[in-house]
Amino acid sequence: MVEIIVPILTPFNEKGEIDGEKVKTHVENLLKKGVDIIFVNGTTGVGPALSKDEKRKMLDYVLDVTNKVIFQVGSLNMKEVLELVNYANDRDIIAVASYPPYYFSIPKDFIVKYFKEICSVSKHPVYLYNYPGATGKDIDVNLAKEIGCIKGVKDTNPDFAHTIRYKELGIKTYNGLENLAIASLSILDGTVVGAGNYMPELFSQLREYIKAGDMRKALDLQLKIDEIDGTTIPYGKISSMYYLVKELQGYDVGVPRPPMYPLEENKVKELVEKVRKIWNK
Ligand SMILES: O=C(O)C(=O)C[C@H](O)[C@H](O)CO
Repeated sequence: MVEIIVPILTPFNEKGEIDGEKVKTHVENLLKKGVDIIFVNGTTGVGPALSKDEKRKMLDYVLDVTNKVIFQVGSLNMKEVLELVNYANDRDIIAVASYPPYYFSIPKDFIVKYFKEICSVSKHPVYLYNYPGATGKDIDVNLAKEIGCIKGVKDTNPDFAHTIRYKELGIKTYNGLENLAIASLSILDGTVVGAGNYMPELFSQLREYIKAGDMRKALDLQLKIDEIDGTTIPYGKISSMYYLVKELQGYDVGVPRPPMYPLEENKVKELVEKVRKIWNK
């Protein structure tokens, strides 16, 4: 079956520490609502802003509930990357994943070396997290072929034709954009959606409509998802999710951690009212 993957948000308390119980409650609910795999330390989980220790903690909190986990290990510190890969080697997960070294301008053969080094240490399959918009690097199908050991890819990319081409490698292929969920669930191995943190049931329902061949209903639901997802942008997508989980899923997932700042009360009220209006349509 095509998979719904949620890059889980990271629940912080007021002191900026990860709240493990809130992680577990959130994972339990997501699985109940039809989510298949939890992507740990992704963009929505503010992976690049987590310490090595926090990345490990997030993995263990999620593993307390499920082993349907893809563990993102990317970092600009190679020693840390390999320590995280080794940490995962002793645990039962689906795969490790990594975005490429970002910020710095580096030649392609450095990117090949980076992933080959991860593959040489990992006992689990290694997935590519390709997010050109955030990392400034595009590891397309040709470069993935050159790396040679990539067993799956999450391509957060508005260019769906770019994503489809990874299927030439016969690997698990997902697109990471909410507004392409209908295409990802119809053609790829599944979808990776940050908005699945606060509206997992809409993505499960979308998959059901597609499975039933009811594409009119699927399209209408995709447009509703787009409208809700788009509403969060001016407030900060990631920060918004903490309040929308509470509003739409009914439990507390803590607060965002700066520089993903918490929202002012009036902004939360405004956001929730706007989303509720679309949700109740
Ligand atoms: O948060 C992540 O790691 C994702 O892959 C999700 C996408 O990048 C995010 O939903 C894009 O809006």
